[in-house]
Amino acid sequence: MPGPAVVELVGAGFAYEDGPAVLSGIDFAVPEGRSLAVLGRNGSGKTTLLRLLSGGLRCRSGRLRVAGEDVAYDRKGLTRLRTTVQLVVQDPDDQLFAASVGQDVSFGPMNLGLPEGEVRARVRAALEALDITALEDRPTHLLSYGQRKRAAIAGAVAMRPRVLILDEPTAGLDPHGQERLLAALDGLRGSGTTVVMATHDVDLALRWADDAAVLTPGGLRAGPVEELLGDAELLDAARLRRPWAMAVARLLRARGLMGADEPVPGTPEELDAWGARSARRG
Ligand SMILES: Nc1ncnc2c1ncn2[C@@H]1O[C@H](COP(=O)(O)OP(=O)(O)OP(=O)(O)O)[C@@H](O)[C@H]1O
Repeated sequence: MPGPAVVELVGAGFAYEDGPAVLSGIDFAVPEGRSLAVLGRNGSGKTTLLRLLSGGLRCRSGRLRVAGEDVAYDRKGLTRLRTTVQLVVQDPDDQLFAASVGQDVSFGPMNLGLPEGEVRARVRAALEALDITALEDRPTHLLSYGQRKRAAIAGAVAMRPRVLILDEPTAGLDPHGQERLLAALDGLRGSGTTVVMATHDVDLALRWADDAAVLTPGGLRAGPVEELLGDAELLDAARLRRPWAMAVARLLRARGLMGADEPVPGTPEELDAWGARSARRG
């Protein structure tokens, strides 16, 4: 069962300048300790939603709440929000600006006025979490794209947020880079961080997330990832395709080869394990 919401939009609406409404009447709660995939086609409002959740954009209507309290968009309120929620934007070059990785990752904690020893400890832990300790002294402009992505995430992790929000973190990564990043995110989740990821990759969402939030032209629906990604009507409305694993499971179930209550294998390894189990059952 999902826990209480750490951060929550209540009846939230937003439009850019004089443009049309991008989001309206959105109720969206991020439960503590879960992994959540925000899904929607290009232009559906994923980035806008993440910016509203992290306070970078302000709701035109409705409210943003953190731990049950309305967020005040003044200096104190925004500082409190930043220590609870951290957003990593899609393009790492919009986030990295210091000369070296270590300097960049230390920027946030230093800005909080933390003692030097605490800043150093946080930087070390964040670099370890993202498996980039060896890059600490490397100039940021000499990093590969995948390394820049992980350095940008380390900067957010060093703020020790309760909720880490990532906009398309796997975009542009090769399969190995993607696996390394997902392993790092699993580690953060294991240590209690709530992780929210925007993606249009339904296969990734199914294997990685506990919960999903799907943006459709009519609004947003949130719930357990298997339930939402198994809902053909919702996927059609969102113009998303069914995950491959769901399609395979549906076929196997229709042929009586997989029980209705067996979890859908989300990775090749899980499929192999299911195959071995069902072979043993005969
Ligand atoms: N700064 C901006 N000014 C005006 N309109 C914007 C701005 N940023 C986004 N939009 C518009 O808001 C809508 C939602 O955009 P948003 O970036 O939130 O979608 P998205 O789901 O993240 O898209 P993608 O998957 O392509 O990254 C789009 O119609 C987009 O053109």
